Amino acid sequence: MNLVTPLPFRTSRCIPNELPILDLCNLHHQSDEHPTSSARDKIARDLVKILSDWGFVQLVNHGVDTQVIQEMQAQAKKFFDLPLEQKEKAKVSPGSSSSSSSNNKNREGFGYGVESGFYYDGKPWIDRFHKSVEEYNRSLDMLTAQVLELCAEGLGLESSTFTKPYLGTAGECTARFNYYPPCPLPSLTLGLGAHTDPNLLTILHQCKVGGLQIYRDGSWLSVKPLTNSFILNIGDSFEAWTNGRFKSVRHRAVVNETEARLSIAYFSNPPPLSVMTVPQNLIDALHPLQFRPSFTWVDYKLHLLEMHKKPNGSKTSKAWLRSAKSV
Ligand SMILES: O=C(O)CCC(=O)C(=O)O
Ligand SMILES: [Fe+2]
Repeated sequence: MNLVTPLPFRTSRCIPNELPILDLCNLHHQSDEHPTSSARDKIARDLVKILSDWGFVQLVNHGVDTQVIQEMQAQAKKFFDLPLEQKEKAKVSPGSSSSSSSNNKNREGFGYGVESGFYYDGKPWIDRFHKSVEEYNRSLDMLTAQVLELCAEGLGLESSTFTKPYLGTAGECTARFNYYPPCPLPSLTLGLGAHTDPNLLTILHQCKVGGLQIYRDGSWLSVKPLTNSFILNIGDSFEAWTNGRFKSVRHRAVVNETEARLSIAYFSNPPPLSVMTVPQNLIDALHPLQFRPSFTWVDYKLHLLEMHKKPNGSKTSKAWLRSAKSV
């Protein structure tokens, strides 16, 4: 007799590598064989096509040093292998966020944290560690800037449209380690419940153990890990900023019985007070304005923090981004 309730989370399709792959090689190796501008144009067009359709893309030959990635993974592994009492010392209490990025003690996402019931009402099977790691973040800041420029070019906009609010400074970007230990009953829980990311862009590195799933056409698609790749996805803020040209798509992480899994999520945003204004060229008869004409990350974040305080409220909200009010 089966004493365990039916498997709610394991009924998903697993189609290895169906998620489109974009090769950025020609961005870094410009030669006579690859005329710079046409190779770049093609990458920009392909990127926009994939992100408009999927909201997700796998990037290969992204230019980030493998050693930098391996170092991040090693540091994370070292941390998660520590006894619980030691990890607890790095803990931040939920809701201790502040809009001030100068005071890291009070800043959301710094330190060690286990959040229960955040994206999922059950007890999630996950151990989390938020930390800004300089070198990794620097490399990913550069990749983000490249992607944002390509997005603008592929949409027919001036190249600096989405990088301008950064004004030469790094935006509000953090890296988060997600550690999913082996789980004795993986079919009864989730590592991370279904959600969309509220930020601009997320660049995810998953180890060789799979677990990321994307909601598409009514099913959960498993994304098989691809060596030396990053998975990039659109967050709610970028969907709003592009007037819905790019989609912020629901995703989640499942766990398994035998192998621990580590993913590193890098979340990027412009500085908190920079204004994101929907480009006029992205508003026309076919694409009437669906979102706030302009907003700041700090305002959206404050709204999200209010929502997080409510016991059963939704944790991310496109509704706020869709409301007519501007800054
Ligand atoms: O671990 C994963 O594959 C997903 C992580 C994620 O979606 C997040 O941290 O927002
Ligand atoms: Fe996410």
